[in-house]
Amino acid sequence: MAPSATETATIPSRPVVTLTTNTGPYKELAPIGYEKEAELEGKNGFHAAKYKNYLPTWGSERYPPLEPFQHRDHGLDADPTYQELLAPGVITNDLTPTIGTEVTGVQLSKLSNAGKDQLARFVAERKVVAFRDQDFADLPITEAVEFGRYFGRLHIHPTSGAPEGYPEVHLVHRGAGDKTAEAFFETRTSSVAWHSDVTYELQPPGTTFLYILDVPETGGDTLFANQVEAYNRLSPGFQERLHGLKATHSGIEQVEASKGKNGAVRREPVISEHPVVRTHPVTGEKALYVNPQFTRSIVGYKREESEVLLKFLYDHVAYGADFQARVKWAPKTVVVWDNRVTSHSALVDWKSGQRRHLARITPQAEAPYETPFKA
Ligand SMILES: O=C(O)CCC(=O)C(=O)O
Ligand SMILES: [Fe+2]
Repeated sequence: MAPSATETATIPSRPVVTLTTNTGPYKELAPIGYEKEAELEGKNGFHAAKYKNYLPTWGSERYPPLEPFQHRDHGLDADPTYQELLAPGVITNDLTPTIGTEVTGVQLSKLSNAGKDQLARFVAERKVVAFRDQDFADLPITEAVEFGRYFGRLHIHPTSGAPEGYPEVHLVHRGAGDKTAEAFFETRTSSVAWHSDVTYELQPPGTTFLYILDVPETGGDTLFANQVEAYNRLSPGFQERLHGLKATHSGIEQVEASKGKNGAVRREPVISEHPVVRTHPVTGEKALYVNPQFTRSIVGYKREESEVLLKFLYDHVAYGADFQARVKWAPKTVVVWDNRVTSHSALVDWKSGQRRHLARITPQAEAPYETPFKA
């Protein structure tokens, strides 16, 4: 599994600020916490977190099972000409034909509700959108959380770190000087770990927000794959074979990995069954909905049948560089993706020891469903 503090099943779930160098000031940070960061600023090239309010904590709160809720996607109410989101002066730059757009000139935090509806729809169409020059990270965390809540009930992650008092914010943090990637690459060839987020939930996320707090000078990009295009590339016969199939998605391994590291377990893990192909409620597009992090088996198939089919689908997405986009982070970037129709992977490719720190706000959406098959 990837060595990053993402939500993959076996990632370290304790603060990676427990730095592993044996000399220098980094060691002093482990495992006391973050209060020494300011003191160490500038020593041995150490840079304290730019957004200390977003450093990860692992409280001991426990939450009951998630209850089903009604989700009506705001993209359904959107003006399809994007009068507010893409007002005159806003610049868009498509990263690839089918997935990914970079946008400058609109301030997400200032959008009216109508603008937010347009955002939901635009992201569903473009699959992932990088908004530059945003003030999101500088807002009080409460305001960022309230912004996200418009799009759906906010997911509280079962295991990941969160800013103190904001369990709805999922943090990705690789501390300055962190060396755990070196150990990872002793036994693994690549950090790529394709997944859609928390697909084991009965109602997994839809419009999802990830924003950068500290970023290495080069590296630590995020890969995205268009799962609609991945579906469309399949032959009608194969698409028809997938129609009606369901797969199990498990949150158990993620929780077990967290327990193994003395990490947080906020909620008992669940296993859900979802259609292998899901329909997007706004665009009507069909997307492949399996991923190697959380999908376990095809319901009703024998083990070998299930494994061979899932391996084909995972490889198909992973090899599909012609329906993938790579997002480069820059300070003040907010990336928004539609988790129903994309998968993504963090990349751990930088060797500079620079901190990488991001926050995710994760509105849940409808339970996945599939509409009738049409050749
Ligand atoms: O760190 C990244 O680039 C992505 C992490 C991730 O998978 C997530 O936040 O859902
Ligand atoms: Fe993720």
